[in-house]
Amino acid sequence: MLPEMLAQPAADGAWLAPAKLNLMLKVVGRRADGYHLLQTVFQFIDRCDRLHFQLRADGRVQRGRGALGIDPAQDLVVRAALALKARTGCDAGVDIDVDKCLPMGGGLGGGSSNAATTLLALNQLWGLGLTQDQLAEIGLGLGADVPVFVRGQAAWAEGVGERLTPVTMPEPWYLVLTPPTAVATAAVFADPALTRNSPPVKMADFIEGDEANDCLPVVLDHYPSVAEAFHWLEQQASAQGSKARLTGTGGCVFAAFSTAQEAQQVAADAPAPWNAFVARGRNRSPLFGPA
Ligand SMILES: C[C@@](CO)(OP(=O)(O)O)[C@H](O)COP(=O)(O)OP(=O)(O)OC[C@H]1O[C@@H](n2ccc(N)nc2=O)[C@H](O)[C@@H]1O
Ligand SMILES: Nc1ncnc2c1ncn2[C@@H]1O[C@H](COP(=O)(O)OP(=O)(O)O)[C@@H](O)[C@H]1O
Repeated sequence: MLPEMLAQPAADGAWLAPAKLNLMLKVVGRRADGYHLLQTVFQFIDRCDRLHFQLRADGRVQRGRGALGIDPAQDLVVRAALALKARTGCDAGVDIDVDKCLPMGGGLGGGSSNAATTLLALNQLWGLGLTQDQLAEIGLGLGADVPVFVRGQAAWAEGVGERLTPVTMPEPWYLVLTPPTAVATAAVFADPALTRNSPPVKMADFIEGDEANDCLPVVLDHYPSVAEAFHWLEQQASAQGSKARLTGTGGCVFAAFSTAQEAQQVAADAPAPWNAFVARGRNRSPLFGPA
């Protein structure tokens, strides 16, 4: 068991909420409540939303700046803060501003990451003294991807993403392409064509090159703009010995490169409707300070 790491604000006082990539994703079964059992590998990238917390004396939780189109009451940062208050009976308050950089509904886990950063930051700022295990459990109630962001270590994940084994992997440069379409996670998991019985694999199979994402065929079928971006990247990446992959249920697609320059070259050629960015893979979440 690795020792617990401490989340910390950046030099300018902002608390980072990084994105994740699913480097592979198998759907290996379904729970009685309809949720799907997965096997996946999570790695962070150094592309982040930035959160600001200002304590209030009146016990209220309010969101100021935030993601366009997200009602403050529904924002995962507010829900995370309220979940902490409900769990601990704490009567402290906070104003939260979210400077959004990560695309939403792209499979980069920004909402889950915002929730995890809020749990970790307020645990310290409100002096609650909860353990990482307790925060991960509260986080799981907000979203399946929250626990990995709470723990801050790249991981092999099973269950719905809550059974986590930390892993150390190469940290390549990723080119991430965001097609102009949000993918509805629920619709992908509800699709009759989704393969739900992949034979379970081991981390060793992933290391040996099994990087498949079972959601890919369904997403390519229903989202033409994701298909176009994926096929374009497939061509560009294969010319450099890399492969295109889908993160989570998409619609972001990505490819790994050994240098920033290679990734940036492909990004520079990306057609206009797609937002392309280059970020470094990280086994330790940038929220926990420099590697
Ligand atoms: C697939 C993954 C892989 O990292 O990532 P994303 O592509 O969303 O980032 C996650 O497991 C996404 O988890 P989470 O973020 O909690 O999913 P939600 O958007 O809350 O899920 C929406 C709906 O999808 C279905 N769902 C989700 C996860 C899962 N393991 N099985 C499911 O069947 C459920 O119907 C759920 O109500
Ligand atoms: N602070 C937030 N940031 C992003 N999304 C949020 C936030 N609060 C609530 N959401 C909701 O969570 C959904 C999933 O967002 P996100 O985690 O960014 O994408 P994904 O699950 O595809 O990786 C969004 O479509 C949005 O409705």
